[in-house]
Amino acid sequence: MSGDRIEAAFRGKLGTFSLDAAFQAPMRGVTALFGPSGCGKTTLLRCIAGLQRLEGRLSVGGEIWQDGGTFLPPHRRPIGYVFQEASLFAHRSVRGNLLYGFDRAMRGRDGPPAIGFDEVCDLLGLERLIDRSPRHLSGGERQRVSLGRALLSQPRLLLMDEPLSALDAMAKQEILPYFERLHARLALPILLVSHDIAEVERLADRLVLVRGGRVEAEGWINDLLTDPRLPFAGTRGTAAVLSARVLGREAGDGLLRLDLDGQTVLVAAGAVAPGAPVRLRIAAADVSLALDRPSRSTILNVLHARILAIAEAGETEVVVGLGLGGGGGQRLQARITRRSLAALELAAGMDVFAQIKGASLAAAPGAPNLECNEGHPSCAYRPETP
Ligand SMILES: Nc1ncnc2c1ncn2[C@@H]1O[C@H](COP(=O)(O)OP(=O)(O)OP(=O)(O)O)[C@@H](O)[C@H]1O
Repeated sequence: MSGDRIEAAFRGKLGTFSLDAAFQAPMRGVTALFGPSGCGKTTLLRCIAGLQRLEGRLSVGGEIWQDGGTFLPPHRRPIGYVFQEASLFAHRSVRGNLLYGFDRAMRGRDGPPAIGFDEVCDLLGLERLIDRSPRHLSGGERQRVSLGRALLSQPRLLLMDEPLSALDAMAKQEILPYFERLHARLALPILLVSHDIAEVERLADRLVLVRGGRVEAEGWINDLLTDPRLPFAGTRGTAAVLSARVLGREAGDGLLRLDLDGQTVLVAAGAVAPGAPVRLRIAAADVSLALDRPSRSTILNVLHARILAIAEAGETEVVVGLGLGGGGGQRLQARITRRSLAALELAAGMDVFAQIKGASLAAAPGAPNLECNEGHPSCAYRPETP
């Protein structure tokens, strides 16, 4: 059924660049279009916004925005667009900027907005800034206002083109939690263009890997980051991103106890409510393997897993792809030496114990895995159905 997803396919030439790309995305959560500079990510986003007209087809939640006989002009597409640089009206206050999109969207509309002014201010921490001029805001603050303005235009789809790339590292760290909250609280599909894998690990549920104007792979982030056929697995900092749920806090030392596909993981983390979904990041270099469950070790987290694949990673190392439990669970990776591989005679299909030296929460609580279903009390956004 196409009502529950975005289906996009575009083909054409821009100068010497040729694009022939098709992908799908669910109608909620963050789908990242990821790939190197010049691969066509922005062009894809512009085609979706109707700003670039190439041959193709686009349907959003069952509504046709483009096909052989239809091409909705940009102003008829209910989208919010957040660019690299916030383009705010300098002569209006933050409130004026926010209300600009809101008033236009509410004109001729019956009933309450899908997302209200106060909700947006609360979500993005804008109350404090409301009477200020955009001229006196930091880069991160400007980007929050520009995101707020996009949301208040009542979009059915939010497009974000490298929204963090113009910010320095500190401003990025400051703004990321807002993006994560957004992602957790809104039942709104977000297409995020990025070439920063750390950003993708924190924010994306799904990944569309773009290369040379083509879609090389698409799927859930856990599957793609750990797929040995894709370029992530071979890279030095390769990591898996997994969805877990908070069970509670250890009485003695305050470590957070998580459920990860039926196995328990302990991490050091701030306040998170029991039951909350969280996203774990585990770097392949922080995972070692044993044939027996280790005892008398300082490593707290040991997970039962099955070897699914073994990929080359340079002259001395390999990356071992693992499926949690009997192999059917979420994916993990271990970067180990060829010497250890040989010594333990490791091969696909074997059951092993993965010792996790470092696991950290990759995102603010509640951010990951499309857990924010209809009826969830924290779903602030209720888009209309067509
Ligand atoms: N209007 C145009 N005319 C000619 N070439 C174009 C046009 N627009 C884009 N291109 C080319 O198409 C290619 C893809 O550009 P695009 O901006 O989509 O890449 P990108 O993946 O978003 O890159 P970056 O991450 O650097 O922003 C580039 O080689 C670009 O120079």
